[in-house]
Amino acid sequence: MPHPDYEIRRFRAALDGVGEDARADAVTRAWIEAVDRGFHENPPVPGQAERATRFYLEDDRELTGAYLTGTADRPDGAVDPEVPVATFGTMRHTLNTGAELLPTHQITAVTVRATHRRRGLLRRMMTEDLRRAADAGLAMAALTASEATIYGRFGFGVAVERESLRIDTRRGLSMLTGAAGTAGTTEFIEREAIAGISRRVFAAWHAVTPGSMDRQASYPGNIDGTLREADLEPDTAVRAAAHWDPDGEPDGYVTWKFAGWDADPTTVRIRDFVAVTDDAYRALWDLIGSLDLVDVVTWDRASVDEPLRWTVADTRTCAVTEREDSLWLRVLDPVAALQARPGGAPGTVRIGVTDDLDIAAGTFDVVSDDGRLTVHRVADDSQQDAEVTLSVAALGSAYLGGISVTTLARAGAVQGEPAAVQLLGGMLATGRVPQCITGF
Ligand SMILES: CC(=O)SCCNC(=O)CCNC(=O)[C@H](O)C(C)(C)COP(=O)(O)OP(=O)(O)OC[C@H]1O[C@@H](n2cnc3c(N)ncnc32)[C@H](O)[C@@H]1OP(=O)(O)O
Repeated sequence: MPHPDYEIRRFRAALDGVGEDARADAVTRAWIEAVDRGFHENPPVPGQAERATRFYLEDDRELTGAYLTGTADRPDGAVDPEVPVATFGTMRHTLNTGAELLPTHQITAVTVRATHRRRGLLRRMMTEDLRRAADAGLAMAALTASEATIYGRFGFGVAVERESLRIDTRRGLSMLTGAAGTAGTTEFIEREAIAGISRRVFAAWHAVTPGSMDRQASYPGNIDGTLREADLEPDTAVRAAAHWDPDGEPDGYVTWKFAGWDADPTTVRIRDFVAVTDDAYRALWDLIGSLDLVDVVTWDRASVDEPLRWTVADTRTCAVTEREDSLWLRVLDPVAALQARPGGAPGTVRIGVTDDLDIAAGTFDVVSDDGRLTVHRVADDSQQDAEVTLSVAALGSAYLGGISVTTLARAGAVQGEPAAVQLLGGMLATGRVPQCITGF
């Protein structure tokens, strides 16, 4: 059977009407329905599409849909052709590069209906979208992936990893450095106070944490349980505590949910843990370790360099149960992207960047001096005289300093004389492991 034709449409979410009575328009509603199908979610209950639409508008998301054309012979009862067979969403938030907050093109809500998969729809939407983002002057694209095998072919590399921790708190968490000595106040907070505190604390954390992506409008509601998938009722089981510095400014918070008395061992699952200061960090972990009647605490967005392990007297209480890719980066403009990040050791290296989509390819002179990089394009393709050659995906992996150039070279993802590879490695080293606690 020949493949049907598809029409790609791009649009903004929209509401019909104003105020409380406004309804998501039919096109937006159909797009949301397609995303829910793609991720095996229930169809939205009344009010949910409107809520999502308001968030999409706040984030200024662009929605892309692939629609069937020529659908006259649609079987009875088949899904309405106004529901797209593929979806793709984009928005723009900043990435902390370690030196700047870089406006970054985020890709999300990628779905292709099973009856239309492997016909090139993702490739078509992705290729067109990345070219448009580059043409719009964006230096970087980012995503978080459902599977690790999909996005490398489009030039994305894993730039930040995360760990899932299983922390044994049966005997509490005996803190080596002692939370008791930390300055400030720790107290439980009402669920209703979480959103306001989390906005302030996360903004401060984002400003100082390399690898962090700023959060979409719906985030506080996801953390505090207001945005439950099942219905419009808040999840009142979410609990939280915060830490305030000696001046009364909140500088950390943690939110969690008790897994229920049927769970064995009794478990608390952390939803969000954000601490801007080391005092807040240790005080909040001390509180988590003090929760009575709890055997195990889990958290799945820990850094791969999490200080907790070195905060507690018994490092074996913190078991890593999983290590996974967190943030994928796709360099669109190597000059602008590299100049927006810090420089490490001083040096000069000519690099050749290869790119199957021909967006970021070229040969570049990279100079690291006084903590910043200066980059000049010397050719539009990756030329022979480059001292180090790497794919745009490997450049994305090396970008935040989370995966070292020398490690990538050992893996075969970076080529060059060992001395040049070593030099570039030092120039891109940051001395701090990036962390991203934003899913999108
Ligand atoms: C950023 C996010 O939103 S992450 C969420 C991604 N979405 C999902 O996981 C939802 C379920 N999956 C899907 O909807 C689809 O299978 C998708 C979106 C992953 C793929 O869409 P398709 O239209 O089938 O992909 P398309 O036909 O364009 O394939 C493009 C290439 O990717 C490859 N590919 C597609 N899906 C996968 C996969 N799951 N694993 C490995 N390779 C894949 C194809 O083989 C093809 O390779 P090639 O062009 O190098 O030969």
